[in-house]
Amino acid sequence: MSKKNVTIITGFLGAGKTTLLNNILEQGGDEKIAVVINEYGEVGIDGQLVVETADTIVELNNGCICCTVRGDLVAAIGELVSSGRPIDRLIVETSGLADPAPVIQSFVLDDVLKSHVRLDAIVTVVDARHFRGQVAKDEAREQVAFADVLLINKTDLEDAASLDATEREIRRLNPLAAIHRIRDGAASRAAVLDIGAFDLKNLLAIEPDLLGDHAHEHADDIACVALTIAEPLSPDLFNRWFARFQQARGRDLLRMKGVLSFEGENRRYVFHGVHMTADGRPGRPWGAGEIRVSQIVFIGRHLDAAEIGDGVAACRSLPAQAA
Ligand SMILES: Nc1nc2c(ncn2[C@@H]2O[C@H](COP(=O)(O)OP(=O)(O)OP(=O)(O)O)[C@@H](O)[C@H]2O)c(=O)[nH]1
Repeated sequence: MSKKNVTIITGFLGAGKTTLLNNILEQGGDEKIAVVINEYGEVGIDGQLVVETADTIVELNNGCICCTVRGDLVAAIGELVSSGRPIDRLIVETSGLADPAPVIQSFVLDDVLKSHVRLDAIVTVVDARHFRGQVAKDEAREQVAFADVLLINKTDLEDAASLDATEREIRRLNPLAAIHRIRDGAASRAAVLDIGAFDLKNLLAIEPDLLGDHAHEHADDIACVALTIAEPLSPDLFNRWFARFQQARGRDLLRMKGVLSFEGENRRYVFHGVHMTADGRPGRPWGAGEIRVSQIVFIGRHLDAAEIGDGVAACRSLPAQAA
């Protein structure tokens, strides 16, 4: 049985991993691609945002694949490849806070994974706007250091001098990887798939301890607040609350994302934010009989779960307000 190629997409919170993944899936033609998505918060948002061309989507939430759900990653891939399902390749999207080393380690050390899949490349998405502010974080540096391919995304948000400075910074951390500048995750398949770039020898030169015992500690000042709200939200109330909240807390907010059920709206509303940048747009329609709930995740420092919970709860479109 031939081994399936696995591509790991990593990159810091909000860099554009899911946007890249969707681009690759849309260029996929008839290929059967299985996707494993890991998110930090216990509410999975990305699974709803991945285009429907993925053959199989496995979501690993409630922890990071580099530590708490690492066993789940091995089990999920083992199950995918032994299920008899026709799968041509696998793509793993890590959480934005993942340390790539333990994830790579699973592919190198686990017997089942080793016999069924071949790690093709680590593709790291870099946020052109925020990377130089993120580089103090161990995870952001390691994601760049371990990359075989580095994609500087969001090039529309920065000028040439700033992009050059970011490129110099990532080149310092990783002298070998191919670097491409992209916008909206639009990398060609040839730049990221089947490049046979994964080279354990190079990685061992960067991190000799790669195959050693790894217990990854996430910076403990970063926390996640995940909310699920059953009642529809008022778009006006939510937008006003969110603008105030972001204004007040933007510096501490690393990432927000949500799939919202707005009053009177037949489509999901998808919103994203990284620090002070945010955008939102209508997404897929709700299916007939589908339970409409809003799910929102906030990741940042010093987050007050009660403040956020109360703030969002006050945006519910309750019957008295809906009139
Ligand atoms: N301006 C601009 N925005 C972008 C670009 N690429 C992605 N975005 C936006 O950035 C936000 C985050 O993109 P995602 O693809 O969800 O990022 P991610 O890395 O998967 O996020 P996490 O999984 O939460 O870490 C979304 O609002 C995207 O629409 C780009 O090239 N330019």
